[in-house]
Amino acid sequence: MLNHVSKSFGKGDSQVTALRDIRFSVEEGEYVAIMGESGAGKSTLLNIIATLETATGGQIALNNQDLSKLKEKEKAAFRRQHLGFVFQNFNLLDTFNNRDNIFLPLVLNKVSHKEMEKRLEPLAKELEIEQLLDRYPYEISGGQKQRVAAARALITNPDLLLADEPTGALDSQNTKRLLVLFDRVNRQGQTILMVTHSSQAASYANRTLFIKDGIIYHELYRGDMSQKDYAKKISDSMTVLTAE
Ligand SMILES: Nc1ncnc2c1ncn2[C@@H]1O[C@H](COP(=O)(O)OP(=O)(O)OP(=O)(O)O)[C@@H](O)[C@H]1O
Repeated sequence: MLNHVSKSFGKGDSQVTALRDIRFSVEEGEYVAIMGESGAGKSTLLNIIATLETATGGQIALNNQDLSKLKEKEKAAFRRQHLGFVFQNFNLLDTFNNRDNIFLPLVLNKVSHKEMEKRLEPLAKELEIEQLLDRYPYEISGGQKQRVAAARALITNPDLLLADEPTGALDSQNTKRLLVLFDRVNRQGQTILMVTHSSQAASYANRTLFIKDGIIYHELYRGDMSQKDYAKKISDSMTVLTAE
């Protein structure tokens, strides 16, 4: 839940206001996409929810916990325990094999090795990465890397999966595959908030928020629209948004 959230960078004449008076809630089990032109404030918004940046004003709460009140150390623990991240550039560590990359958040949460293996098995099957676990990130393709990154994000059973342009570096086939995967985990109850430039990606979500100049300018629910119609509506809204 975000209430009147604002964010400025810098001071005086060089001050940039990235977000102003942002208000919205994501319900448990929802899949929400955030769209907007470059510089609109999408990544800033995601980073604030991720506790990686601090808002200049307003309140942000996850599960009724006020994130702005957390100290630095508590923020790191909060991220590990409640959030999963998928980034455009995968952010896998080349010095660890894929299995250990996926286990990393659990190691930090001091989960037993047996429990890690138990959680990995169904996830690796679902993501079709079973054959890749002993390889290193530099030995696999971009699409495979993103599926490993998704496993790393999901293995902690996060309350919220945050994805920043997760398909930005993928070809159309791997994009589709990742979106189908996100759709499936959402149907299984995973809450997702995804920043994207792609109407096709956003059309998988239940709701799309459009950001312009740091404010939520428009919102579209999918309802019972077909995915194709919804993608068209999102793309039309983006055209209007960029023209105004
Ligand atoms: N650390 C920072 N210091 C100063 N200004 C910043 C900083 N981070 C972002 N901004 C500014 O805040 C505004 C919003 O940036 P943000 O990265 O959130 O946009 P975005 O919508 O994610 O863009 P893109 O789609 O290009 O990634 C921009 O004007 C940007 O220049």
